[in-house]
Amino acid sequence: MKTVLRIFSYLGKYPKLATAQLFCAVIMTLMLLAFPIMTGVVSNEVIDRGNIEKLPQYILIVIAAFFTRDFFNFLRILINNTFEQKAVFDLRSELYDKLQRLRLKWFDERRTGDVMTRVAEDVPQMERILIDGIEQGLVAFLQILIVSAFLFTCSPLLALAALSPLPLLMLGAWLYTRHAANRYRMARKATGAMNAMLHDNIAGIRQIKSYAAEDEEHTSFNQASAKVSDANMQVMKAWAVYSPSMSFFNSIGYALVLGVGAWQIHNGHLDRAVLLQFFTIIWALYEPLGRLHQLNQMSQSSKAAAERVFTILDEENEIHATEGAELPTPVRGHVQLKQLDFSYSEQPTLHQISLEAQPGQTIALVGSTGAGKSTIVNLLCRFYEYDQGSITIDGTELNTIAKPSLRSAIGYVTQEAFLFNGPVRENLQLAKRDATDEEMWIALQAANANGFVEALPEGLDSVVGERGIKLSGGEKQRLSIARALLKNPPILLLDEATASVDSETELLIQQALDRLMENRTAFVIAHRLSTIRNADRIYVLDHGRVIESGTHEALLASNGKYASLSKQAFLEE
Ligand SMILES: Nc1ncnc2c1ncn2[C@@H]1O[C@H](COP(=O)(O)OP(=O)(O)OP(=O)(O)O)[C@@H](O)[C@H]1O
Repeated sequence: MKTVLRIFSYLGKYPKLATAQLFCAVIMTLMLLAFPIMTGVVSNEVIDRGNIEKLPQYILIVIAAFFTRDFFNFLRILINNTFEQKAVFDLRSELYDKLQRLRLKWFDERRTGDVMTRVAEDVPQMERILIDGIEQGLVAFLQILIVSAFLFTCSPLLALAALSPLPLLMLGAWLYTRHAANRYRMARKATGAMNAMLHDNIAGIRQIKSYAAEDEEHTSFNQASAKVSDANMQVMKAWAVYSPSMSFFNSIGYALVLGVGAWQIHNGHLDRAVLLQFFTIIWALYEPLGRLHQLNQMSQSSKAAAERVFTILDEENEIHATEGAELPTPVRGHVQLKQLDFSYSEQPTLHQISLEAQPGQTIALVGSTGAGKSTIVNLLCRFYEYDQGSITIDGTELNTIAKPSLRSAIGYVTQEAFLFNGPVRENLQLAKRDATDEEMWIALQAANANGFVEALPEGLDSVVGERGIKLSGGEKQRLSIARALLKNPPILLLDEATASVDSETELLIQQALDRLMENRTAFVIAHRLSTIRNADRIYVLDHGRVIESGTHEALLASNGKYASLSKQAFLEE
C-alpha cells in the first residue's frame, strides 16, 4: 500500500489537471442518470398518462445528456493523456538524474539491460496506476456511488439486492491481490534479466560471431525468454480465474434484482416503471466493478514495477555529488597520496600507498596486471571512496571536494577511447560545452586528429557510430586526446592504450600525448617506454603496494622489479 500511495504522491505535482479530470468525471457520471430518469418519466407521462406531445422533448433531453457525457469524456481523455505524458516524463527524468548521481560501485553490481528495463519499461508500467487510477478508478468509483444512491432512492430493497454480490467481490479481490504482487514481481524480474542478456549479447556481438557461439547464445536467450513467458503465464492464469469469477458474481446481482423486483410487483409493493429503471441503469453499477478489478490487476503490476524504480530512487547518491569544498583556483596540481588503503570488497586492493606529484610533473605508474594502477586513477577521480589515508590536491583533502569542482580540474583519458554515438562535434563538446569550431580544430590539430576529421564526409558533423565504431583504434585515441586538450585540465589521468598501431600512427599518438601532458600534472598508467623514460618519477606497484620508485635510470640501476619488468614486452617502445 505504501508503494501505491507513493506512486500517487506524483499526482500532487499537477493539482489543476487532477481537478479538471475529477470535474469531467463527475459531470460524465451524472449524465449517466439521465437515461433511467427519462425512462421513468416517459413511462409515467407518455405511456401511462398518454401525453404523447411531450415525447419529442424528452427524447431531445436524452440525446443532449448523452452528448454532454461524451463531450466531457473527450475532454477527460485529453486531460488524462496530457497528465500521463507529463508524469511519465517527470519520473523518467528523475530516475535518469538519479542514475547519474549513483556511486560507481552500484553500477559494478548491476546489469545494464536490467537498469535500462527499469527506466524504459518499469516507469511507464508504474505510471499506469496513476493514469488509469484516475481514468478508470475515479470514474468507476464515482459511478458506483452515484448509481447506488440513485438505486436506493428508487427502491432500497431492490438496491440491496443489486449490491448483495459486493461482499463476494471484495473477498475475491482480496484473494487475488494477496499473491498477485509476487507474480508480477517475478514477471518484471524475468523481463529485466532477459533484457540484460540481450544488451550483453548485442554489445558482444563480435565475440559471439568470432567464436561461432550464435547457437549457444540463442539457446541461453530462449531460456531467459521462456522464464518471461512462464512468469507472465502465472500472472495470466490467476487473472483467468479471477476475472470470470468476478463477472459471475456480478451476474448474480441481475438475477436477484429480477427475482426480488418481480416478487415485489406481484405483491403490489413496486411499480413496474421502477423495475424498468433498474434494468436500464444496473449495468452502470456492475460495469465499473469490472473496471475496478482490472484496476486491481493493474495496480499490482504497477506496484511491482514501482518497487524496482523506487529501489533506484532510494539509493544513496555518491558523496559530494553536487556540494562540498571547492578546489582553490587556479589549481596548481600538487597531488599527494599518503598511506592510502582501499578495497573494492572484503579483499584489500591497495595498501599504504604514498606518492606525490609536484605541479606539472609526470608520474608513471607501472606494475604487472592487477597490481592496482587503475585503482589509483579511479581513486584520484573519486569514482570510489578510499578507506584510510589521504589524498590531497593543492592541500585540500580529496574526499571533501564537491565532485563537479574536482572533475573540472581533472582530465581522464581511458585506455579504450569511449566515443558516444553522435557527431565528432558532440563528442568534443563533452569536454567544453561552448567550444567553438575554431577551438575544436586547434585541439584536433594538437592531437594530430585534424587530418582524418577533415577527411570524414561531414567533418565535425560526421557521426562516429556506437562507441566510435566507424573510426579506427588510433583515430579514436587521438579524438579522445583532442577532447582532453579541449578541456585543458590542470591534472591529467592517462591510461595509455596497449593496442598496437602502426609505427606512423604510434608517432602521431605519441606527439599528441606529449602535447597533452605538457604543463600539467599527469598520472600515466604507462605502457610505452618513451613515456616512462620522460616521467619525472616512476612508481612500481605490486599486489597493491608501491615497491619501488625513482627515475628510469635510477630504477634500472637498482636492478629490482622495474628492471625485470622493463625487459618484458609490456614496456615496449
Ligand atoms: N570494479 C572492481 N570491483 C572489484 N574488484 C576490482 C574492480 N576493479 C579492479 N578490481 C580488482 O582490483 C585489483 C587491481 O585492479 P586494477 O585494475 O587496479 O589493476 P591494474 O594494475 O590497473 O591492472 P591492468 O594493468 O591489468 O589494468 C585486481 O585484483 C582487480 O581484480
